[in-house]
This record gives sequence, structure tokens and C-alpha cells, in this order.
Amino acid sequence: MRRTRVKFCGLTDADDLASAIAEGADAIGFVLWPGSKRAIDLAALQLLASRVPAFVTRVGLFVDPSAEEVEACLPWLDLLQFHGDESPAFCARFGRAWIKALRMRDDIDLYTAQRDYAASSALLLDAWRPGVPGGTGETFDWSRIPADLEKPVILAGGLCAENVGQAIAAVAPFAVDVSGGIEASAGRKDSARMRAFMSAVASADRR
Ligand SMILES: O=C(O)c1ccccc1NCC(=O)[C@H](O)[C@H](O)COP(=O)(O)O
Repeated sequence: MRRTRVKFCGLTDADDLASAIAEGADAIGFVLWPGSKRAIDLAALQLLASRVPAFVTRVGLFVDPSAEEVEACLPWLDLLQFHGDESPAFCARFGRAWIKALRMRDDIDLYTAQRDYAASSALLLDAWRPGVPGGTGETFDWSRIPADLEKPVILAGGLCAENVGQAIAAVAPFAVDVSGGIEASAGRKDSARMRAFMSAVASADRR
């Protein structure tokens, strides 16, 4: 049976992190962009990342960071996720696996993007809202994702327990990524919502 991987994003709290791991998240996202309501600082990253067990991927989210900012976080991250206008060369310079988040503006060409970001481990596709680099809580038209992309797709943007089954049926992504859809309030996750999300993904995978 095919299994859709799940990334829970925007964790800020140790209890929420423990719940996310208990519910079976494959990856945990830490927002390291200070402009986010879900941002954590380096001290919190150290604390939270040290509680993530082996085989769960620790992902750091950045928006147009300096190289020094990324380098300071590297000891606590397995994977880098870039949400800004970072060039492919910048994303690749840290010697760490990385993914590129692409916001689905009307004129985006995903074939060109996957060629430009050929060295990425996957493309994360998220909703476009002008001036907001991520975590919008909004969906986009999933039929805009071509079925023949070579890069693994991580589907993001407004997912929740109620719509993730439909999203998996429509896109068959490698992974799904959720933040607002498992939250009780900005940055605080809700364990019942996390469980419902995991259960909806598992149901979709069984179909
Ligand atoms: O969450 C943020 O505030 C954020 C800010 C800047 C860049 C990225 C950010 N979040 C990224 C994500 O959490 C994911 O792309 C997410 O899965 C989509 O968020 P949501 O629509 O709330 O599920």
C-alpha cells in the first residue's frame, strides 16, 4: 500500500511536539523566519529539535535568510525548506538536503521550477497570497499540478482532516504538509486535530 508522508509544520511547544510524534508525523517543521506568528528562536529550536527521535525529520523553514542564519541552525536540522526567492545555488550551499516551497501564483510553470531546482529533494506547493510567504491556511486549485512532474510533490496550503483525503485522491502527492489545519491557535497545535488528520491520510491511502 502506498503511504502518504505527513509533515506537521509550525511547532513551537514541547507538549505539542510530543503529541505530533505520538500521532506518527514523519516530519516536523520549525519556522525560523522571525516574521511569522509561529517563529521560534535558536534556543527553542535546540530544545525542540533535541526531543525529536531518530527517523523523524527535523525541517527548518526559512524566508530569504542570510547564510549565517542558516548555518547557525544546521546542527539541529535534517532538512532545509526555503520559502523566499532563494536561488538554487543558495539552497544547495549548506551541504544539507533541502526542499523549495513554491507558491502557486497564476503564472507559475512547475516544469521550469523543477528544472531550476533540480537539486532539491522535493517541491513543496503552497497557496499564493501576495506578500505572505507561507502558512496562509488557504487551498489552491489542485488540478493545476501536472501529474507527470518528476520531482516528489509535498502538497501544502489549507489542508485539514476534512479535505486531505480529497487532496490525496486528486494529487497523489509524496507528502502532505499542514499547519493551520491542526492548530488550536496560532503556533499551538491541537492533538485531536493532529489525530484526525493522520487518520484521514491513512483512510485515503487505503482507498
Ligand atoms: O507558518 C508560517 O507562518 C510561515 C511563514 C513563512 C513561511 C512559511 C510558513 N509556513 C509554512 C508552512 O507552514 C506550510 O507551508 C504549511 O503547510 C501551509 O500552512 P497551512 O496553510 O496553514 O497549512
